[in-house]
Amino acid sequence: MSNRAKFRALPIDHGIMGRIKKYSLSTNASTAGRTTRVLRNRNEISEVTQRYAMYDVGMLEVKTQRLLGFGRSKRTAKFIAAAAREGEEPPKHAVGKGASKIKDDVPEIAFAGRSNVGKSSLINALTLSSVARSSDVPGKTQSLNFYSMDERIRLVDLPGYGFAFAKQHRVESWNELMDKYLTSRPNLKRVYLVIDARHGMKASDREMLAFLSKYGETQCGVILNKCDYVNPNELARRAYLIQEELRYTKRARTMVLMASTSTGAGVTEIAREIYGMALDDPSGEEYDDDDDVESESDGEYGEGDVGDDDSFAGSSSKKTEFYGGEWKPGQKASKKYTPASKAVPAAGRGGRGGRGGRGAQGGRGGPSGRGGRGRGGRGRGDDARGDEARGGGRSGGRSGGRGRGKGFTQGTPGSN
Ligand SMILES: Nc1nc2c(ncn2[C@@H]2O[C@H](COP(=O)(O)OP(=O)(O)OP(=O)(O)O)[C@@H](O)[C@H]2O)c(=O)[nH]1
Ligand SMILES: [Mg+2]
Repeated sequence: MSNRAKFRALPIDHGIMGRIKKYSLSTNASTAGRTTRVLRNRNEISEVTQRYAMYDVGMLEVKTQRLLGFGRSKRTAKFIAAAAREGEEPPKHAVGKGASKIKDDVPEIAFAGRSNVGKSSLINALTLSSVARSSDVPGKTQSLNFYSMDERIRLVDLPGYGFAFAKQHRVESWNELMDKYLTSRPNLKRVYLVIDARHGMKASDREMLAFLSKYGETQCGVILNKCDYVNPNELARRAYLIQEELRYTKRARTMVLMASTSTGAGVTEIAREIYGMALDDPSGEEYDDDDDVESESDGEYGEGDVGDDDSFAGSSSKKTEFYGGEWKPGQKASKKYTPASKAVPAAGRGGRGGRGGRGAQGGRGGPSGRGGRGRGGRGRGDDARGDEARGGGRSGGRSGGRGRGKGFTQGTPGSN
């Protein structure tokens, strides 16, 4: 039986399918566009639905709406720090004006995942702003970028792994910092692993999950993004597969969240979960659920401070080379890591395949998701086809305590 046939033989989980329908997760871009036009014609369009047709403000609690800045002239999200090496994270980063306002007990929520899966776009959707820079060129985010919501919660955008157009020394430096951050940041409350719904979990994602469950001290969750590209049945099966894997992963939440930052579907569900972890309003303001905080006409997207991750960017600049910038834990020894001699080697696991089907909604076909290949066992992948082929080797390498040689294997963007 082919991998595709095996995938199609998976059961459809009713709970998952219920959520796909409830939040219109598989709505594709053209259907979302039609919805926007209908809302506009009916004069029911708002600033939010203009950008995210399927975003459901009504699902948010009043205090979350306030936290987001509804009813204010400006969105709340603010870029506060870009850390590319140790010591640059807040609050140490914050010197000078306003530094005293930066506290280190503010809960932080980090977004990790392969390059180009939509981590920065998700932060923009969650904050209803344009604070994070996103791009269709992999490797846009090149530092740990901290976005603060009134210093009651911070969202942290991490550089992607898998492949990146970035300089090697920068990739090394951010990988090292990311390892440290993910394992020893006291106020890190949750890490979300963002995965492209077309491709599902890849070897490098499994590796990251294994790393987080072994060395991390915080809960992690999985978000399937770009659901607008995938038809409901395929999405349900993909979420089911991941859910079953998460059952056996320490510190992982089993429920797989799903979203599309293109249509806004599912974002409100994630926002509810995340902003439920925010500190209380220091003004101690009581919220009246009848308050009309939905009048949002005065706010404008793009007003927020923009992260300066562009300062290293230039993914298109001549000087920037392509590196298979995969995330490699513990490039430099950290006291949090198990020494190689004590670690137990584990067999690596390969990726899972799957080809995208036709979109069920709006009659549009979903683009093909490429099947992943994996290889168990230890050692480095021996070709330059990027992450999938190297997955098994890297899993083994990690658990065995960085048994691999130094240096980055180059990959090609096409291998994603
Ligand atoms: N159709 C669709 N496109 C999306 C979605 N989310 C993100 N994108 C697009 O995917 C591309 C990558 O998005 P980013 O947010 O920059 O991805 P990233 O994970 O931050 O990438 P790195 O910074 O390289 O790690 C952009 O062109 C986005 O517009 C989605 O839900 N649906
Ligand atoms: Mg990014």
